[in-house]
Amino acid sequence: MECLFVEREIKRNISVMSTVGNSTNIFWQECPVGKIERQKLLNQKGCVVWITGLSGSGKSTLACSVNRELYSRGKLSYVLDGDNLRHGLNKDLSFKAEDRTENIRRVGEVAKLFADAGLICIASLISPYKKDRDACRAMLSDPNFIEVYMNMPLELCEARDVKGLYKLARAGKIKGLVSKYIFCNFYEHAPKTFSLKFFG
Ligand SMILES: Nc1ncnc2c1ncn2[C@@H]1O[C@H](COP(=O)(O)OS(=O)(=O)O)[C@@H](OP(=O)(O)O)[C@H]1O
Ligand SMILES: Nc1ncnc2c1ncn2[C@@H]1O[C@H](COP(=O)(O)OP(=O)(O)O)[C@@H](O)[C@H]1O
Repeated sequence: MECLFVEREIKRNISVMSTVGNSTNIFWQECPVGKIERQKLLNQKGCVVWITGLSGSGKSTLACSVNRELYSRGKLSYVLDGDNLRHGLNKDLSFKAEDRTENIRRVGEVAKLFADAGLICIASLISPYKKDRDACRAMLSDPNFIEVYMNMPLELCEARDVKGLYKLARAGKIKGLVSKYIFCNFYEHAPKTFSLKFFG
């Protein structure tokens, strides 16, 4: 009896068949407990806070502060930090433009799942390219994607140089950290695009 019920539920939920990417015969599975039910359970709304900015601009610090503050208010959040994700999920990626794009795409997908789970997901990545951040925004509905730009001058980030990365970049030992293209992407779009600008 129980098996019949499960079988019927499965048939009812396998409603949409599609061809996605390189895979065929992919079905979207619906579950009876959805985002609305999870949000009710947690008494909060799932969303993504996306923090972008130069290395050393204070992204991780802000992400952790918001995380702690939300925790103290009884709200469940989770930080997806670029550095940490490159130890696992994204350890196969470099810092060339295509790999950064793939990095952001993957984190966008993960963030979307966290938001769907009902959590406040705080993503903290350099994410220098507007087109990549826009692609993440497009994965969620607009009010659920809050973009925060750490509006810090390069000189200040470089003076901090906690990890010694700017020193390595200036010595030509690492590439892409202080590229002109990255700054153009930030500064061209900074005034009009971001939900919030942070002057740390
Ligand atoms: N070009 C280059 N070479 C070597 N190391 C670098 C480079 N760019 C970034 N980093 C370090 O990687 C951390 C995570 O970067 P992200 O994944 O956020 O970068 S990106 O969004 O893909 O552009 C990043 O973390 P933060 O310093 O916290 O920003 C740096 O520690
Ligand atoms: N608002 C702030 N004022 C002063 N120092 C800060 C501020 N935010 C971060 N820092 C310091 O700047 C350094 C880099 O911060 P971090 O959060 O690691 O930057 P990012 O994640 O962008 O690389 C750290 O030493 C941190 O303590």
